[in-house]
Amino acid sequence: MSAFRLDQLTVRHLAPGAPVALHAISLDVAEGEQLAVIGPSGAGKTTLLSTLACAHRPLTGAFEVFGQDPWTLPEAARHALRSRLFLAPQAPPLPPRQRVVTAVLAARLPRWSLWQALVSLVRPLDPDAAFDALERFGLGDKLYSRVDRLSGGERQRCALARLLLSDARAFLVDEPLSALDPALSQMTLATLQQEAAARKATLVCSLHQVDMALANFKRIVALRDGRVVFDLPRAEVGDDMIAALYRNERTDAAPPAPHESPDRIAVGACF
Ligand SMILES: Nc1ncnc2c1ncn2[C@@H]1O[C@H](COP(=O)(O)OP(=O)(O)OP(=O)(O)O)[C@@H](O)[C@H]1O
Repeated sequence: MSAFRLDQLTVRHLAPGAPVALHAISLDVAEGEQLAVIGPSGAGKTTLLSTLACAHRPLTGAFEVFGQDPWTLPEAARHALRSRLFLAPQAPPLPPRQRVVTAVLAARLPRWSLWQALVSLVRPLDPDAAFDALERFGLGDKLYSRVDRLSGGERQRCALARLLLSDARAFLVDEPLSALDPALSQMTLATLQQEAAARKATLVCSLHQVDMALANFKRIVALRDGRVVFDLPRAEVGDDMIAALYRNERTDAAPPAPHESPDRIAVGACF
């Protein structure tokens, strides 16, 4: 079965006057498949990931997540479907004054009763699980740090540690390496890919580092101006195609600003 099926999907942001961000996108992503989404700034990578996470209602086209159209489901059923998806935004909305252990354990909230959730705010219910998840991203020593004392890259990995504690069947990860050095980038990507493979979860990962995408993913989807430019096995992606994809992009530009996420994502980044 497909994890995601998009047929001629068009998406526009809600802001007044916002242009169409995705134009007639067609994609079929199998359960357990891992793919990278690349493309210049503004290409639509973040919009695609949040659309897959059911955060944007498409304007036109057909969309299925695990065989169901989320936008024809009743709210409760759509919520249940979202609980199978984990969206890790570029700038994770972690509560700044919270301790890392509590922020990571928030991934368990859907499984806990209200009472357990409240208790865990004061006395974390499963600190060992949080430690193990953080350790896989090289952050075990930050277990009891405050979130606002973490560096940008540490915050990013802290948010990814949440993913390990979630029950998600699909990981939608937006530029997870943007604040990491090369060694940490490799470790972080390897951890994400190992976890996805171990639980046969789908991994869709947007990356600005084209070399990392080509070195680590078998399937590459390239976006530009909200359209799929190519969707190919990596062996078929040539240097000329990459050059054309990024042609006219300013190479001296500052790195893209992290996105504000829609409110309902910002609450937990994990439905
Ligand atoms: N909240 C928003 N409201 C209105 N328009 C938006 C919003 N977010 C993104 N856009 C627009 O949608 C288009 C696609 O943006 P998107 O953020 O998906 O691109 P991206 O490929 O992720 O870019 P980057 O690599 O810079 O993160 C752009 O034209 C952008 O200006």
